[in-house]
Amino acid sequence: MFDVTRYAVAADAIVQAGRFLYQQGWSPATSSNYSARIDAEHIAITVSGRHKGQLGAGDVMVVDLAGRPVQSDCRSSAETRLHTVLYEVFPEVGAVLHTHSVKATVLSRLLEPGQPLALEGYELQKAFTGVETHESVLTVPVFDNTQDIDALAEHTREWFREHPEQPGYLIRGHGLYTWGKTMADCLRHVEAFEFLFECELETMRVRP
Ligand SMILES: CSC[C@@H](O)[C@@H](O)C(=O)COP(=O)(O)O
Ligand SMILES: [Zn+2]
Repeated sequence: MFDVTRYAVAADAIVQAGRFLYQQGWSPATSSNYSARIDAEHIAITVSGRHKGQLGAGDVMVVDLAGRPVQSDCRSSAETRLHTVLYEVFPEVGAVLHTHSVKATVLSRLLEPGQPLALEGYELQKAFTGVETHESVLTVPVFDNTQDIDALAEHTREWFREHPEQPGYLIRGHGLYTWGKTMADCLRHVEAFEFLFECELETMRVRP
């Protein structure tokens, strides 16, 4: 069982994140899903299909790390397994955000299949936890989109094992997944990615 107070804190962080991300235009039309860790075995996560700018207490539920609902008759996010695999692999992860911004969607479609996004030389790379210099290379893989979320979750699990330091990935034509120790870290990562995606797109525009 989970602690109700810890659940309430996690759910509130998700609701607040949804308001911010929707206002930024990064979670349109019921897209996106968000989660926050409650304890070693449980996370709070958005209910599937809910409007992310208008989340309330009834739009967040608890699942275990196998993605099974706990004390809820609701259906959790269709992409629940993409969240739980992160909490399984990284015990320090406290929050996961998935967004559907225009820039993430367009940029992921412009990269060649098999080509990751390599971010290098940007001071803002230091917004990511553990990055100390703009001289590092942040490699963001682009997974092909699929409706087989279990298969994609296993694919990401393999990738995390080989790249434990990277803070996010793109799904082609779909959006961004990023994570952090706290919801504040995770929101900072979304903002940093959005800034860097815009820089990459602008660079392609002026220097095709
Ligand atoms: C509104 S289409 C987007 C969905 O297919 C999905 O990618 C998504 O991000 C939201 O799914 P959800 O089941 O609400 O968590
Ligand atoms: Zn999505």
